Amino acid sequence: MSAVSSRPIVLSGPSGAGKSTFLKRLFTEYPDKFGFSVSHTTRAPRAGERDGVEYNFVTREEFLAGVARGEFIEYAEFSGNLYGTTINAVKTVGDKGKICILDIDMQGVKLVKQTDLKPYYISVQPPSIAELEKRLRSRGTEKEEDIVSRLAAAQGEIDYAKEEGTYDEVIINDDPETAYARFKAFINKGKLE
Ligand SMILES: Nc1ncnc2c1ncn2[C@@H]1O[C@H](COP(=O)(O)OP(=O)(O)OP(=O)(O)O)[C@@H](O)[C@H]1O
Repeated sequence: MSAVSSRPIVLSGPSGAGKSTFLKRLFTEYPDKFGFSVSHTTRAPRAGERDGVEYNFVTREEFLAGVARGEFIEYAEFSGNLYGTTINAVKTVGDKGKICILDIDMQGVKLVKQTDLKPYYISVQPPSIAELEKRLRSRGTEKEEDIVSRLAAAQGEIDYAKEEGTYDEVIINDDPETAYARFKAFINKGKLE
């Protein structure tokens, strides 16, 4: 990683806490400052998809060899294809002068903590489980069973964020403007260091 690279930002917290809402605003406000890493996948490229741009397209053997070498921060299988994020893909964003944002769950956070990426860790938390349930339902993007499993996972994410030293900043997403302002203030502070 070059000396000018900026530290990545890990954004975590229960599903429905408001991470995507924050990121959408941030990317709109600062289109050139932040970036997402390019994931690896074993699925075939679709028409128009370029290797290294939309995804890094690799064979299953290559993917699993990378996993065995400890190169992946996280990976998962969907519909028979593997998808994942490598440590190098995150470093590449930094090498291009952008701050890489990782939107990952607590399992991913624990894995990142074992790497040399040294990101800032931010957790977005709902004001309460009841409010989280309300938001997940009103978002209307998940089936009932998915809402139930997200709420079940939420308690673990909430408890993990309460552990000493897990996150550099924990933001309770109560009033959206206040919460987003805190999110931005933390990122700005980080950039000055
Ligand atoms: N402060 C807030 N007050 C009320 N509603 C909010 C607030 N912040 C976000 N929401 C709403 O809550 C819902 C969940 O937010 P969002 O999709 O950003 O969550 P998320 O953490 O990105 O979830 P996932 O990890 O599942 O992608 C959305 O419908 C969003 O508009």
